[in-house]
Amino acid sequence: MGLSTAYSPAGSRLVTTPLGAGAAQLLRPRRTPLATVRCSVDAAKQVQDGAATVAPEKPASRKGFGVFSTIYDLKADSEHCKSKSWKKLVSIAVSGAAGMISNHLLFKLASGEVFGQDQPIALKLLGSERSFQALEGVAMELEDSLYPLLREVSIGMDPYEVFEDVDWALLIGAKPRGPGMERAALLDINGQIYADQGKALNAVASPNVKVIVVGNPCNTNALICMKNAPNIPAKNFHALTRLDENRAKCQLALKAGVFYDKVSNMTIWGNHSTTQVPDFLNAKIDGRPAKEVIKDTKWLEEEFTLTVQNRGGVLIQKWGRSSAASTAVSIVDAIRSLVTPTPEGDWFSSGVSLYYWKSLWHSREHRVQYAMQIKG
Ligand SMILES: NC(=O)C1=CN([C@@H]2O[C@H](COP(=O)(O)OP(=O)(O)OC[C@H]3O[C@@H](n4cnc5c(N)ncnc54)[C@H](O)[C@@H]3O)[C@@H](O)[C@H]2O)C=CC1
Ligand SMILES: O=C([O-])CC(=O)C(=O)O
Repeated sequence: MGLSTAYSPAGSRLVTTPLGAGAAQLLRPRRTPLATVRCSVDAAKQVQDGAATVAPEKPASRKGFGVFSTIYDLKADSEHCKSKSWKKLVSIAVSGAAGMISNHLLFKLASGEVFGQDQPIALKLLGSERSFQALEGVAMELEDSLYPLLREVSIGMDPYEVFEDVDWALLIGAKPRGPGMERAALLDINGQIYADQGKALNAVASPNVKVIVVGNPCNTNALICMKNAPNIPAKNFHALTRLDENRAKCQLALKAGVFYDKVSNMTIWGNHSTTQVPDFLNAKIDGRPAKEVIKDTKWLEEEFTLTVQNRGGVLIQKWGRSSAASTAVSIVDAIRSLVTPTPEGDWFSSGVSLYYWKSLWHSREHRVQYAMQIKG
C-alpha cells in the first residue's frame, strides 16, 4: 500500500509515485519520456490543456485505472481488518459503462449493496471508441468515491481484454431507442454487438460467467450472445426483464392501495417489448390472488397490461431518453435474486433459455425459480 500508480500504455510500463512524497508529486506523476500516462491525475490535466478534444488512442492492455493499479495484498491489509473475513474477489464486467444506466449501476455495485458488505469486487469497464474519454471520467469518479470493497477498476474498448476471467458480465452497452421507435428496430444496430461480445466471453471469461443482457432488444440480444458462446452454460444467460416485473408490481400496488412490498409472485411472459404479458392471474397481493383483491377485471386485462407494456415508451416521451435509474435498480434486483435464495413461495422473472427453463421446472434442487424465456 502507500503507492499511487500511473499507467503508461506505451510499452505497458507502470510508473509509481510514493504517496508519502506529498500532494505536489501526486499532481505531477513521474513519467517516462514519450509515455502517454493515463490515470485520473493525468486525465484532469489533459482537459485543462485542451487535449480533451483529441481522440484518445486505444490503450494497450490496461491492468488498472489510476489508484486501482496499486498492488496490495487484500488479506494482509491491516488497515482493513474487516477484509480478513471478506470473500474472494468477484470480477464484474460492465459494458456501456459510460452510459446512463451504468452511471447509476456502477456506484451501487461498488458500495456493496448488490453482492454484500463482505464481497470485494473488481470492475472491468467496457466502452466504445466514442465513449472512451467519458469512461475515464467514470473511473475517476469511482476512484474519488473511496469505496472499500472496490479493489480494482480497469477500462478498455476490447471485449477480449475486458472480459478476461470475469465472473459476471452486465452487457448494457448498446444504442437506446428514441421516441416513437419499437425496441425491435434496434436489432440491426445492436445485434452485432452481442454476437461479438458473446464470442469474446466464450474465449476469455470464466467458464461459469453469469451474463445479464440489458441492451435492447434484450431478449434477442441475449439469444444472440448465448449462441455465440457455446462453451458457457445456456442457463447462465439472462435478458433483463426485471424492470417489467417491478413496473407491474408497482401498478398492482397502486390499484390495490397497498405498499408495493405486498405484491409477490409476479411473472412477465414473453419479450421485454410491447407484446409482453404481465401475469396478474398468478400474482399475489398480501398473499392473496391479485384478482381477489382487485375486482376490476377490465382494468387488469386492459389498462394494467397496456400500462406495463408501454411504460418504457411513455417514459421516453416524458424524459426524452430511456429509463436509466430504475433500470439500474432492476439490474441490482435481478443479480440479488440470482445470488440469494428466493423467499419461500415467491418467484421472480428473468429472460432465460426456454430449453433450460423446462428442465429446471422439474428440478427440486434449485432454490431459485425462473419464470421467463429467451425468445428470438
Ligand atoms: N432491458 C431493459 O429493461 C432496458 C434496456 N435498456 C437498453 O439499455 C441500453 C443502454 O441504455 P443507456 O445506458 O441508457 O444508453 P446510453 O446511450 O446512455 O449508453 C450506452 C453506452 O454504450 C456505449 N456503447 C455502444 N456500443 C458499445 C459497444 N459495442 N461496447 C461497449 N459500449 C458500447 C456507448 O458509447 C454509450 O456510452 C439501450 O439499448 C437501452 O435501450 C434501457 C432501459 C431498460
Ligand atoms: O423503453 C426503452 O427503450 C428502454 C427500456 O427498455 C425500458 O425502459 O423498458
